[in-house]
Amino acid sequence: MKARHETSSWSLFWRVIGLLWPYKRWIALGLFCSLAASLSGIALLAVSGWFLSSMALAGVAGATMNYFTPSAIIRGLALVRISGRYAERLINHDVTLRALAGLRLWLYDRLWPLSPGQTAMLGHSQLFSRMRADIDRLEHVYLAVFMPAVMALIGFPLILWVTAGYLGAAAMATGLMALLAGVVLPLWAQRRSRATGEALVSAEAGLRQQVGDIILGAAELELYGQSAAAAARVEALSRQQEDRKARLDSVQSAGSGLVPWAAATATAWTLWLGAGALGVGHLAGPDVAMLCLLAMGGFELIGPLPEAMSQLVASLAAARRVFELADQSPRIPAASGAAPGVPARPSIRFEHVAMRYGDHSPPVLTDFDLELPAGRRVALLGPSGAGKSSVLQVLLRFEPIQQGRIVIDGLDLAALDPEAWRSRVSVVEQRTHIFNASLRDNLLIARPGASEAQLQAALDGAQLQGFVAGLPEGLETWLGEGGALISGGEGRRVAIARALLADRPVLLLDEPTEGLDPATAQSLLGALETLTRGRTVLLISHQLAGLQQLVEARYRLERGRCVALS
Ligand SMILES: Nc1ncnc2c1ncn2[C@@H]1O[C@H](COP(=O)(O)OP(=O)(O)OP(=O)(O)O)[C@@H](O)[C@H]1O
Repeated sequence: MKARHETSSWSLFWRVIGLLWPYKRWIALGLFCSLAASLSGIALLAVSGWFLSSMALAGVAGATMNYFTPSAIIRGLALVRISGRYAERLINHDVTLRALAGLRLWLYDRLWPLSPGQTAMLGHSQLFSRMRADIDRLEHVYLAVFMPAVMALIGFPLILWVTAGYLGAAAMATGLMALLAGVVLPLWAQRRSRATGEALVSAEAGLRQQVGDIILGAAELELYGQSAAAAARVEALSRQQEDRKARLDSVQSAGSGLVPWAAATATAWTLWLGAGALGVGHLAGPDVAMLCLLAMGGFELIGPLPEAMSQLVASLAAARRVFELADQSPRIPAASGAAPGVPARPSIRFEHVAMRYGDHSPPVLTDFDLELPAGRRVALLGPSGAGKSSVLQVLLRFEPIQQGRIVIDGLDLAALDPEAWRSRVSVVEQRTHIFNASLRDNLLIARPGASEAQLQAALDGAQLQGFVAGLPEGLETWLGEGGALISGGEGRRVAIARALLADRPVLLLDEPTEGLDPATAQSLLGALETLTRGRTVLLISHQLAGLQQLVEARYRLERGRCVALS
């Protein structure tokens, strides 16, 4: 079980790295600059140590030495270190920002083909949290894990190689301490922090979801006197999060705190071994100083590894959540190959359609037959939960059917491209989304290039002219989040105006007057009459009350079947 978890963590890690592959050239350049900056810094320390002790010894002995070459090397190394660090910051941050933007687009591309039902199962704040916070966390896989690990893997063996050229035992001692600080300690830190890191990421998402939900339902909570209880729940969750973070920090600091100790031990060990080699004339004094500083400086490459390991845990937990979302397969696959064109004025026929939402859910439609001739207006009635909205879902190809077929002018709907089909259909629902934008922008989503005359005609048809005339800024008036600044009836008219603008041959009306008072519902009839004229219309509702004149045929949905009403 443990081994499987390990394997899946590695495959997650490589999958994230794989997503960064398009930026490989920049990553290689960033890596080169980082290595150049770090190695020149370490070399600067070692050469300076060698130079200073050589100068001191030469001074004591009254000898002369060539100090031009070492000081030129020191100046060169300092220059490489400064410019390398600058270039490294610039490149790595640029790559990270580009990669994060690319990852968001990649995830969006995968979410796009999912049906609204699939994404609704997750909830908006979950989706938002995965899109934003989890993707942000993936930056650590590159900056805090991949980079330090590769730098240590390339840079440290180089240091050991140079050390071994002078004194093999010192290279062994330094390597041993690096193994302890760079591998054993990080693995220990990873083991200690895995459960906490994973819990932290999923609890953070849960907290965001709770807060989002509470903000949306603030009015209800206040009404039922539950605001204080909700705030207390959030506070308890935040405190839990703080505890987890503190636990993670203590493991991290235990891991990182031991790196200086390992560096000091490696330096002291090298000094002791070097002193022995000096005693037998195997090494010169300045070489011993250089090797000690080389050992000490080399741990600059080992230092970030314990932190990298604990970052890896949280980052992989975030990656798991992102891939879980990205790997969902659409319930309705896109059309393969060349799909036949969608007829301009289609008729629709449901033939023995059976549908359920999941293998273990009860059937919603069983042997459902319904004929919608082109240009005819039909009502489908039924009590709440009968499956009326599900008929629209399968007709829009947001949900698959398990048996039967839906025929569009002789063509099986399953063979048509879902997007091409949807571009022929308008939907007016009781809960049409009004964007937090101006009235004009809210209308233009139905036809982005609409002319002023087309907009005015749609407003006329939806009987919105009087309302717009009374608005302080006319079409430019802001409608607020979810249409907070307009009434339910006005929102419904905006939906009708959108459908008029889109001017599509098929129209689906989902309880267009539900929730409105009888006078407002009655006043919408004229607009609906204009909208439905000449189109193939399916109206679903609990009851027709007041809408009889809109339709030419009526059916009832009973136990998943369609029954004609006289
Ligand atoms: N996304 C979904 N996943 C699982 N079950 C669902 C889903 N949507 C609807 N259902 C179930 O399918 C059945 C039919 O629901 P549907 O919304 O189609 O009924 P309806 O007649 O439109 O009801 P209402 O008039 O109240 O909107 C219900 O039992 C409902 O719980």
